[in-house]
Amino acid sequence: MRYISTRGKAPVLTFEEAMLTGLARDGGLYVPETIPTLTQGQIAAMAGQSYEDIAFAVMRPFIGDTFTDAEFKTLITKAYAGFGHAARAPLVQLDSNHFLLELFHGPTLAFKDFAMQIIGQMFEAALTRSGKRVTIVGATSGDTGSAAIEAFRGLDAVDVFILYPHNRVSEVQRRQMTTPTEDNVHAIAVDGDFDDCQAAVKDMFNDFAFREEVSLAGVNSINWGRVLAQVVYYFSSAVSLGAPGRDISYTVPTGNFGDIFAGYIAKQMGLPIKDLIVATNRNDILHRTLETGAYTKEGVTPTISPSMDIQVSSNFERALFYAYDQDGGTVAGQMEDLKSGGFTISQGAYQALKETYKSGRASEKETATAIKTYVAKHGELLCPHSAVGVHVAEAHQGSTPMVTLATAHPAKFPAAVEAATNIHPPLPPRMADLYERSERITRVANDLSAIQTIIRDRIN
Ligand SMILES: Cc1ncc(COP(=O)(O)O)c(C=O)c1O
Ligand SMILES: N[C@@H](CCOP(=O)(O)O)C(=O)O
Repeated sequence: MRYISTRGKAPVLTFEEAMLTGLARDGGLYVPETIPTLTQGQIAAMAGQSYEDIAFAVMRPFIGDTFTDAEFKTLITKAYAGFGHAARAPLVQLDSNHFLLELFHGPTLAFKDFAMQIIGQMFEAALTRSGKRVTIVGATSGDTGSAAIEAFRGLDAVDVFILYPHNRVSEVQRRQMTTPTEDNVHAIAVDGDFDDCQAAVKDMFNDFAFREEVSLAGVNSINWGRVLAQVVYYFSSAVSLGAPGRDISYTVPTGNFGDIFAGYIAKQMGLPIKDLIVATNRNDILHRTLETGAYTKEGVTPTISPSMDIQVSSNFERALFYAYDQDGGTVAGQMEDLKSGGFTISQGAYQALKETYKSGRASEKETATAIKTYVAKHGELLCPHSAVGVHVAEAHQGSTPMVTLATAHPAKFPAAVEAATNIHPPLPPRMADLYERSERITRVANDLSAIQTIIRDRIN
């Protein structure tokens, strides 16, 4: 299995190289040269299997000879052992045809744990074997950062720096990042928004001298391994609802487009997914793009679903790459235009995107109403991101079973949940003292060289 860049000009890599490399050297994102498919029989055989067994069956074709089967199975077992639910990703029935896929039973209570826990295992195994050290720099609107810090804290071969937008993540998210005591993890509050943090990370990858100097690696969904691990729960949920014997649709609260893109990969692998629905909050660039064919940046507006407060949606580049029939030159051109505000997708590619993705948006009021309604009607207390999802899903429901991804635990966003319902969602007992733990916060201007200086100082 070889990995190619969405911009067509970077070296072709193995899975291990792509995983440890992060951003491609031409600024693009790595994707597999071909997407492996599973037969109907292989998919049917997943019914009743453990999450770990399904993870092995889905991910194995992508990893080449990076790990032996036995090694990979061990890494998967370790990755999901700390999850607080035996099913790992349980499905809850909301009404006759609408299901909620609870992805918040991992150690940091968000869907990011599904990928970050296995990435942590794979990095550790690969770096132990090679004896190398890396510096991971990541951008977060709250959940990637806490999941990365949890997955990598205390590892000898890795330093982790997480850039988050100052005052634009929830207090629980911030504390999850600033309270771990291990000195290989560093949370850095940037005076800017998530897009500024993500741009800084990509600029560091494009600064080749810095990239070599610190052995830069990435665990945002830039990293193919992140997307890959998220493909698994599409399979586990679909087979438990009768796939491959029937179609399933998914609504996915979306920001950086990694989670929904994982659904696209599942579909390409042979899973019978009918609709893939992008659900956005009022930072609705993806919804507008799918409605108009023009990707036009506006400022980021803070919302009660802060992890989706994103305008430059990293993995949309991967979606474009497939919509343009893997024409890296055209993708590179569109990404260049994005620097000056936006781009218009050609008719053919736009049609391809419209055939693949549907979309919808929830206002702040609609989000709060969904939180209130779903606890009253269905007994399910939703986080604001998942509430965006169910609101949008309702508008797209038909005869095909609909699964909405519940991407975070409500206790990560207590203020928004309490304002909507008067219910205070408690943290699980193992985190009950989160508010008493002392924080380590470094604050920095939105300035690339200032951020690079902090990283250099801390690793030397
Ligand atoms: C809770 C939550 N929901 C949804 C999203 C959006 O996911 P993606 O960025 O993969 O589109 C995020 C951030 O990634 C998140 O943290
Ligand atoms: N919402 C994310 C933003 C980063 O997304 P990623 O999937 O590219 O890591 C977050 O919570 O940090």
